[in-house]
Parts: sequence; structure tokens; C-alpha cells
Amino acid sequence: MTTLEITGGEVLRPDTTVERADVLVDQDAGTILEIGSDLGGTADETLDATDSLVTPGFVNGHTHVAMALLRGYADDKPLEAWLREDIWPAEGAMTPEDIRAGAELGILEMIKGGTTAFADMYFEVPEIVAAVEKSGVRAVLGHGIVTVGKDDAAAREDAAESLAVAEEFDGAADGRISTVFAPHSLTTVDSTYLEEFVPKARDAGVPVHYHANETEDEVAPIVDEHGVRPLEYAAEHGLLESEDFVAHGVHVDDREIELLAEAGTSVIHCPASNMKLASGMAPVQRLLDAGVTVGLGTDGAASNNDLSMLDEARDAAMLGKLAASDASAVAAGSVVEMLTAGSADALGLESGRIEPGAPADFAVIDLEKPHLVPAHDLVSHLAYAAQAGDVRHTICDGAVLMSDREVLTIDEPRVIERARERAAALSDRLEE
Ligand SMILES: CSC[C@H]1O[C@@H](n2cnc3c(O)ncnc32)[C@H](O)[C@@H]1O
Ligand SMILES: [Zn+2]
Repeated sequence: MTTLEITGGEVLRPDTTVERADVLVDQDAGTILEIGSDLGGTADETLDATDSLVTPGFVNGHTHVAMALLRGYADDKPLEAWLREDIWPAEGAMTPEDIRAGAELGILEMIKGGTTAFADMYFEVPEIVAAVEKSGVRAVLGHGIVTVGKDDAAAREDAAESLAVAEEFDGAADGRISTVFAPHSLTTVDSTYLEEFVPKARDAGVPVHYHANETEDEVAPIVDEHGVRPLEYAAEHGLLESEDFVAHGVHVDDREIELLAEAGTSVIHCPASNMKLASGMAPVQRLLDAGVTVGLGTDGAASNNDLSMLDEARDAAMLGKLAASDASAVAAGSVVEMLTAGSADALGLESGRIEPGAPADFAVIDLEKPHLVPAHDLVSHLAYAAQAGDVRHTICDGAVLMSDREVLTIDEPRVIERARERAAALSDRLEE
């Protein structure tokens, strides 16, 4: 057995208490062996965590990682106009090489910010698989289906591809990849294809991930056309199961919150994207009070404009209070839970908690920073004050992906250079 010991740190435990402890990891199994003091000091590798906080690796519950290539390409528009006027035309011109370059850039940024797992919905999924394999992170991947504007054959092909991709790549990257069936949203995928393909996804044991109730403009057509709210429509189409997770859940009424809670379907809250696109404020405290599992996601870098989960945590706390008109809403402990175990549970991952037997996924945060002094409450710091640049080490599946801010699995300058070149060439093509 090859072992790794993370020494000298303050460790965030599953009950959100913090204790001085070392952590011993079985690197072959990729799991945590022991947490405590005096763990023997005989590990094959040690990682210093003195003056640092050892937390579970952050889990980005909803993103489009390759959109890192479109960061800053189109800003200051609401969702529908942003997608139709700018993003979808740009995506139509992206090559598989662009997707690979964007995915590597996005994953690099996530590793540097302590994120060890993410859920993704995009196209050219084999390119994203390759980036995940190489970089060492965990991912829940899905091919996003859009059927509006397509003829029947093309729509069916897109849905079939989502299912085929889910079946092909489940368990890839030594088990670090799992998969989802991924209809883009309830308004961009026609019910015919949901009726045909969702039962097939269930038969194959594949969970479903989709955007839901993100804007008011997305709710109205479903109510007008089908006479029910979007999540009632989702339930009628077999899209509310306990393994499923929806991105956003901003405009949900009491009945829909009840449906989510009863079904055990999780919500991934994306506060930065919701603010930037002026989509609205999700009722996060009401979702939590109803017993809904809530995780956090950045959404794509074009609507955020970064992939920092620590930024997302702070945004969730701030926006959650505003939405509830209550400063005690979405408190620090709730946010830290969403950042780690909440997202992990939503995605069906066993990570998100530092306990024996759990996946050895960690972010180690340097506390020797002016904005993290004094250390009255490290959970408060994690929710409100820590930044991506404070992450010293990132570990996933027992492997050290970043040590003292040096990324070990991918070549940082090369990934940045390639992304710059690909983005410039994409812009040139779009201007032609
Ligand atoms: C068909 S692959 C996924 C698709 O989703 C688009 N997208 C990015 N951000 C959002 C968002 O906030 N709501 C809805 N759709 C979004 C992305 O550009 C891809 O086309
Ligand atoms: Zn999204």
C-alpha cells in the first residue's frame, strides 16, 4: 500500500467542527485511512498543512467546463438573448480541439481553486473525458441535448448520443468519471424525446441532469402550453428521481419545492450566474428547510466569469440572505455543507466529507493570509473570506494534483497558451 500523510493542519470534519489533526490516505485505493494525531509518520509521501485548513475538495455541481474558452466573450445580457445571439453561434463554430483546450483551461482553474469534482453538460464529451483523465479530477459528464430547431432525425440523434455517451464513459478514468443523461432544459427539449429516451436512461441506471426553472421566461411557456409548473411537468415526464439533479431552481413555488423534497431530487444553486444574467434569486433557505439537497455550481465561465467555488460559496451566502430578507438565512455552516457534501450527494459521489473510508479528495487552504486573520471561526472564513488563490494543495483520489500551488498533472503554461491561441482563432472565425 502506498500512503500519503497530510500533516499539521486544522481539519474540517463532517459536522462542520474543526480539529487539529493529521490525515492518512491509502493512495492505491484513493481513500482516507485515518484522521488523528500521531499517525506513525511513516507514510510514503507527506504534504505539509501547517497553518492551513484541510477541507473536503470542493464539488462544482453544475458547469460547462469548456466554456472557459468563452470567458468574457459575451456579457451583460439576459439568458435567452445571451444564448441565442452570442453563445450558441460561438459554440457552433467550436471544434473538438477548442473543447479540449477550454476543458483543460477550466479544469486547471478548478484545481487551482481546490475543486476536485465537477458535473458537466456539453458536447464533444470525449474531449472532456480526455481532459479529466489527464488532470486527475473527478467528473460527472453528460452530452447536452437540444431538440428545438432540429428536424426529427437530428433531434433523435442528439438524444441517442446523450444516452450512448453516458453508457460508454461511465467508470472511465479509473472510476473517476460517472455520467448523466442530459436534456438541456424543459423548454429546449421537446416532450416527444423525453418520453422516448428518459425510460431508456432509467433502464440503463443513468441519472438525469438538466437546467430547470432558471428564468421567469422559461416558466411561462410551460405553464401556457401544458397547464402545469415546470417541475410538475418534469415529474409527469419521469424527470424527478432521487438520483437526478437540476441546475438553478430559481423560480420554484411551494408545490415544486414539495415535489423536489418528496422525490429526493437535488438542486444545484448557481448564484453568480443567476446574478449576472439577472435570472433571479433562488429560495435557498426555503429549499433547505424543506429538506431538499442543495449543492453549489459555477455554471459556465461565460456567465460567472470564473470557476471559483469559494467565490460561489460567498455569493450563495450573500444572495441567500437577500432572497430571504433575513441575515440569518443561508448561514456559513449551510454554505460549507453545500460546497462539499451537498454537491457531492447531489451528484451521487461519496466525497465531500473527511472521514475514514471516504474518497481522499481535499483542498488545503493557507491561513497565513491577511484576509484570513484572525481565525475566530474557520467555517466563517471558508464561506465568506477565503479565495481560490489561498488554496495550497489539491488532492483527488489520493493523488496530489497541486502542491504548494504547482499543478503536477497538467502543464499550466502550455494549457494557458493553447487556450489563448484557440480562443483567438475562434474569434477570428466568428468575425469572418
Ligand atoms: C447543450 S450543452 C449545454 C448548453 O447549455 C448552455 N448554457 C450555459 N449556461 C447556461 C445557462 O445558465 N442556462 C441554460 N443554458 C446554459 C451552454 O452554452 C450549452 O449550449
Ligand atoms: Zn448551465
